[in-house]
Amino acid sequence: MGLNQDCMTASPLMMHILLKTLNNASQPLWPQGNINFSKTLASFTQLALGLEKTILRMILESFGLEKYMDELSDSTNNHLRAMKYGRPNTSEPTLGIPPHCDNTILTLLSQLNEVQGLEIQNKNGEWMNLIPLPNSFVVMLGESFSIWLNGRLSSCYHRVLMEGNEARYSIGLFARPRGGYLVKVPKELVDDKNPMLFKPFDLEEFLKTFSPQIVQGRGKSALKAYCSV
Ligand SMILES: O=C(O)CCC(=O)C(=O)O
Ligand SMILES: [Fe+2]
Repeated sequence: MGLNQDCMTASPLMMHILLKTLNNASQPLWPQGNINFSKTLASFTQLALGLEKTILRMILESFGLEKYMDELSDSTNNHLRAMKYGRPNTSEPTLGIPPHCDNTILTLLSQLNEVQGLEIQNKNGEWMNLIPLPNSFVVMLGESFSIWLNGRLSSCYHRVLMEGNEARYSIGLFARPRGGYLVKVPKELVDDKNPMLFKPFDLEEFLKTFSPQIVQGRGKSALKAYCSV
């Protein structure tokens, strides 16, 4: 399955409207007013949801597991968040978000302005600055999906590091398994050579047990530590 151009890119006008409104937001963004912003955000969300589904399907197909597509996407909650990282008051680099793996199935990120900051750790432990293409999404595999895949793909360890004194804006679409759904490694990914690495888990139960502070403090793999066999 291929990705077409419409699916891959959010239009420059769309990004411009989102950025302009977020940048000037001195009043509540909705429900009243800002119709243009609300409509643009709704279109942006539809675009991102479509892309997320396409990528989920592509990953499942690459493992011959497309029969799980409906189950997985029907048991996912999507949550859109707009983020502003303030201007650091120092010439030293400042952490905007500490290193973590998202507990999602997939995360789609779109940086709205030119201010870089997203960094990804590679297998050698080096932090790599990510410079996104304009009007495009960064797609990251989350811990819930890495666990569902019995560790076949790794989740993306990342952070936001701010330099310079300009604010950074980004929007994220976070697809998480919904509460009550048991994330369970499919039997096709388990055999003599590949034992099951993780017990089934309910993300909501995990989040009740571990406060965000504890999760942050547990380094790369709080969720994996929670459900590893
Ligand atoms: O703003 C970004 O680019 C990254 C945000 C992020 O990692 C998160 O909210 O989990
Ligand atoms: Fe993240």
